[in-house]
Amino acid sequence: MSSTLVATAALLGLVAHHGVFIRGEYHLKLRQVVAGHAVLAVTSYYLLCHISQSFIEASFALLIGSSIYFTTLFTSIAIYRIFFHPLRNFPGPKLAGLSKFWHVYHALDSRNYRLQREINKKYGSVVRTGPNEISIYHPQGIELLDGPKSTTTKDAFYDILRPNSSAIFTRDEKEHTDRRKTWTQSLSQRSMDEFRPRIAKVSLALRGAVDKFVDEGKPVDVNDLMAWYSFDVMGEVVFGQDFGSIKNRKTHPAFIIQEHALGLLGPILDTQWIAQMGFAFVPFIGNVKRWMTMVAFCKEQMANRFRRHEETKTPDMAGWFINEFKALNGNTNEDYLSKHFHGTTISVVVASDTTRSAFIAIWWYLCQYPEHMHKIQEEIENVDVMDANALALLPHFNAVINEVLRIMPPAMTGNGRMTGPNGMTVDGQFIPPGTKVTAPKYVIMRQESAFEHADDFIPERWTSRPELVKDRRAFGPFSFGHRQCPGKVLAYAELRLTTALFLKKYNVSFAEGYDPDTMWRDLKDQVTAQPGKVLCNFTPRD
Ligand code: HEM
Repeated sequence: MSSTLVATAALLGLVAHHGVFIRGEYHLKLRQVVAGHAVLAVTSYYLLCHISQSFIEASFALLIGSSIYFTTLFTSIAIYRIFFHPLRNFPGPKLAGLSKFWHVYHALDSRNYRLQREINKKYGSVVRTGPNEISIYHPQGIELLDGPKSTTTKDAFYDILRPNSSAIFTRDEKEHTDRRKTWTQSLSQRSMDEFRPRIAKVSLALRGAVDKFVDEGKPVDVNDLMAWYSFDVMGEVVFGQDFGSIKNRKTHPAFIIQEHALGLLGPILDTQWIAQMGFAFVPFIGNVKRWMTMVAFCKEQMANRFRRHEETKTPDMAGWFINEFKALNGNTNEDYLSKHFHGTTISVVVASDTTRSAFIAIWWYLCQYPEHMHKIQEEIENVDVMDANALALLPHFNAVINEVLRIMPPAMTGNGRMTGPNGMTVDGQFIPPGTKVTAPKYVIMRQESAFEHADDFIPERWTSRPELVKDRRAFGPFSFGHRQCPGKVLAYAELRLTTALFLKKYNVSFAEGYDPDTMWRDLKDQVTAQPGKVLCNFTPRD
């Protein structure tokens, strides 16, 4: 019996690898995979009971058989990945090619941006960072993945909202193109004309909150301040609703939950199946639970907005999606509602965090290099800061914002893609079809081959010193092409208006005793950048 058992178990292990797991994706079928193995175990045990002398012998045989099955399965996978995989000849950490656990382990501290940079320095511009994953650190990388000529599709990460989805989280390119129209309209120039005065109202309220800190003689925790702002702007623009963070001078509980929920993704941003394991099997613990709570909060907001749709007069983004939904006569089933509307809300709520991270970095750089603050103050001296067009034309101001977005992009890594049927060539190297590819923005935007003194903050590279930009294609904080951030105009409007409004009235400096390294030391990469604490003093200008 023993040799038959060993041979059968080993054969099953090989069949599972070569017949099943090597083909396609399984991150959304984890329950089925576990159930399939459970059925296999029960059936085997039943058969073993028939041919064994006792239950103990059958149980022992099952244990041995399972061990052989899993050992064969994993050995077969390992041998394939090391010796036969189409990516086997790419440079990269050997263990990364063997298992994605290598990456997860090294990104446990949510510093994937730092890890990616080290990998780039050690292995070059096209590196194998996972069994079926190539990371591209070439200046052309972001454009290759998302630019007009790209034939890539989105990778497994975009299944994160399943069973919910949205126009932007769908991996179906046609659906993405069709459904992105509503997004573009909801953030169009006309919509922006509606939103701007309302954003200004939030910005003014924020400055009022800072006035109070100044009156009380207290330093300002910029991370909290910008959390209030970005969440309230998101409420205003998306749901036409005041979430009251600024009014209450208190971070909204949903924002805090969101921060923790995103913390879940720091180490596993590029390893979707681990997140899906959490959702499938332990939705009640820690950050997995918080993720579920965040999703529930977003759904609730959308449902509330849906109920008050008829009496809502002020336009907001949700209104566009509800109108789209209502125009779908006959196609308004639960599944559709969930797919396109709940997922949409979640995307926007998360998107609001990007602006927050950009703001925190802007304040940090203005404190660190006050000469740029003074230069901006000179530029805005005779400008109406409520005039968005005028602000958009100020050269040094916009150069500072762009330099911040380059050196600390709010979307630092992630945004993975799959190569199309013809693969892709980068830096003379062919990447085969069906390969996961990433182009980490943090690393690409710090390439010396694209930006001279890439690690230095030099806003003049965007104005009077263009020779410091050697390859403009590397600047893609909002990505490119049909996947470019549709919130770009809104984000710039917020960044310009609020920064200008504050610098008109205040000088900003680091609070006494604050260690400026804190922001960088504690910076985390969790879908969006999460900078460490920044404490500032706002001092009224003479
Ligand atoms: C400084 C602020 C921001 C930065 C740097 C930024 C950056 C990005 C990047 C890099 C992407 C591509 C992500 C991917 O491929 O998965 C993206 C997509 C997106 N962003 Fe932003 N974003 C910002 C603000 C916003 C805001 C304020 C909104 C909305 C209110 C927004 C809405 C979106 C949406 C809907 C997408 C998905 C586009 C698509 O897949 O078609 N973003 N953003």
